[in-house]
This record gives sequence, structure tokens and C-alpha cells, in this order.
Amino acid sequence: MSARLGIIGAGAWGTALAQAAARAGTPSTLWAFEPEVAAAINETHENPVFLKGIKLDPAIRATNNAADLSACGAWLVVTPAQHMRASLEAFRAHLRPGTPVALCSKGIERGSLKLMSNVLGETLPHAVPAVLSGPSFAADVARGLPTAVTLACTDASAGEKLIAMIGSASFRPYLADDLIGAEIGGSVKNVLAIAAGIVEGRELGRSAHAALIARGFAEMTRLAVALGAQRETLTGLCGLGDLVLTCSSPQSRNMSCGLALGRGESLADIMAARNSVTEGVATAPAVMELAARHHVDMPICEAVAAIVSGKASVDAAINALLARPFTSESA
Ligand SMILES: NC(=O)C1=CN([C@@H]2O[C@H](COP(=O)(O)OP(=O)(O)OC[C@H]3O[C@@H](n4cnc5c(N)ncnc54)[C@H](O)[C@@H]3O)[C@@H](O)[C@H]2O)C=CC1
Ligand SMILES: O=C(CO)COP(=O)(O)O
Repeated sequence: MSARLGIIGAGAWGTALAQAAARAGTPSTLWAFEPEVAAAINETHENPVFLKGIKLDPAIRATNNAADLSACGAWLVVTPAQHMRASLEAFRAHLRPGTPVALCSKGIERGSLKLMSNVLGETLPHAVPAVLSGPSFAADVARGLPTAVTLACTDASAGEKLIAMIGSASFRPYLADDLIGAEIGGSVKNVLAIAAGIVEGRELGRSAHAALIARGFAEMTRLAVALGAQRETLTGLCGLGDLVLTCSSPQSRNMSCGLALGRGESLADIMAARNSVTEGVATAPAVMELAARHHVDMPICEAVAAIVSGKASVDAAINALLARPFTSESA
């Protein structure tokens, strides 16, 4: 296996993961969607569009040519969830069968309601699938601040290879085997982070914030278990860990989107002002369709889906949540 890592997607997270790999002694080929981003990384060793102000290791080689990843021993895929299918299709001809491919994006495909591992199975069926997820802001990882994540792979030796390529003292992947749990944790926490931002923006208080995390965690776990995940996965880094991080810091794009919604800004204005992805906006309606299909009650996610789809105002959604009948905590 080549010791070079291929990374698809040079946004903030793909770039930070390239930096984590360099810290682990692994050179990488980082594919950027925008040719000018690839050129800037090679010329200045910085990603001025998506990860400004962080000096990158010269072992990171950027490209805009998908064929350059054919020689890599493993791939990380880090494109936004709604572009995952088209991106993977563009790389189909360049994958060597048996290559470990770790999905690092957090979201559910709209329309099909597929998880990223389903999309990978349909587009690159000869890959060995893995999921990397957990509490990890790109800027923290790129700077080398201590971070721990879940690396889920049912092929333990492929999982260990991936961990050896990216793990270091400061970036610590923990091996797991539950891809569905890791994916639902990462996808649903983005939706809940929008709700947490709304709570903050509307100044509903720390008690409401804590209640939201606990009841949101119950929703996340119910959906994951209904889809076949192990309950314990959700108590780990990729579930509760990421939920706590993302609901607690405006450094999260999802939480900051909720904050602005809570303060009265329109979603259109919030989205127009950013070039980075806010996965929870597209994932919220997909989560609700998936929950309905599996008869899972997810009232907080439903409120977020109604707000981002323009079906309810922030105040109407909050009032509807607070008017729900009292129920058992374990329901
Ligand atoms: N930024 C972070 O701290 C973390 C992000 N993630 C996940 O990583 C994924 C990527 O997020 P970021 O790197 O933050 O992105 P970003 O917000 O920094 O950049 C946007 C990305 O979208 C790409 N893009 C835009 N249009 C595209 C198209 N038509 N086809 C393919 N790619 C296109 C851009 O090239 C760029 O890579 C998301 O699913 C996110 O949830 C996961 C953990 C941490
Ligand atoms: O997934 C993340 C941290 O684990 C990043 O969250 P945001 O996409 O909300 O910024």
C-alpha cells in the first residue's frame, strides 16, 4: 500500500486533515474542487479561501486532477454531503479495489435520504468503507490542539491502517465498528446545533440549553437505534462528544447559523454571507423524512426542519415545542 493519503475536498476540514496526516508523517495529495485553491496551497502553503491564516506542511501536495489520487493507499472524502455522490462518481475510475475510504462529511443526502456510507457503496462499491467523525473543529486540528475522534470501520486492519496514517499525539482516532451510529451522530448533531444556537440567540438561558442537549441526544439515539446502530456508539465521541462541542460554541457554523436565526436574521441573509457549508440546513428536512419513515419521534429536529424550510417562524416553533404534552423521559 502506498504511504500517501488521498484527500477529496480542500475545504477547512479536508485541509486540516491533510495537516493532521503531515503531523503523523504521512504525505498527502489534497484534491480541491476549485483549481485556484489547489494552486494557492501549492504556491503559498496556505488555504486562503477555507482555512486562512494557518501555515500548511509542504508535504501536502494539492491538485485539481482526480487521477492524481489513483496512487494513494487510502482516501479521506471531505466534500459537503450534498455534493458527495457527484464527487465520488468523478473518482470512480481512479480507485484501486480494496482501498480504505474514510467518509469525513456529516450529513444525509436529500431526496434519497441515504447516509454517506450508502452513497459510497453505490458509487465506489470496491472501496473498504470507514467513517471519521467526532468533536473536531478544523482550526483546532490544523493548529495541533488535542482532539479525539471516532474512526468506524468493520475491517479492523483497514481501520488501523487509516489510524496509523492520520493519528498523532494531538489527533487521536479511536477505532469502532459502527458506521451507522457514527454517521447519525455527526449528521443529527448539526441539526441540534442550529437549535442550540436559536436558544442562545433568543436568550432562553443555560437551563434550556442543557435540556436541549439532553433531549436532543435522546432523539439522536432513537433514530440511530432504529437504523440499526449500537446505542453505546452514540455515547461516544461521534455522538454525545460532537453534540456537546457543536451546541456549545459559536465557532460551529451550525450553531452560529442558529444564533443568527434566534436574533431575528433571515436564513437567506445568513447563507448569503458565508462561503462555508452549514450541513444542518440541508440535513434537517432529510432527518425528518427518515424519522417519519422509521416512526421515530424527533420534535427538536422537526422544529429546526420547519424553521429552515420556512414552514414555521422561530417563535411558533419554540411555542409548539413547549406546548407538547408531558411524557416519560425514556419515551
Ligand atoms: N470544518 C470543520 O470543522 C469540520 C467539517 N466537517 C465536515 O466536513 C465536510 C466539509 O466541510 P468543510 O471542509 O468545513 O467545508 P468548507 O465549508 O470549509 O468549504 C466548502 C467546501 O465545499 C466544496 N464545494 C463547493 N461546491 C462544491 C461542489 N459543487 N462539489 C464538490 N465540492 C464543492 C468546496 O470546494 C469546499 O471544499 C462537511 O460535511 C462538514 O460537516 C467535519 C468535521 C469538522
Ligand atoms: O463538525 C464539526 C465539529 O466537530 C464542525 O461543526 P460545524 O460544521 O457546525 O462548524
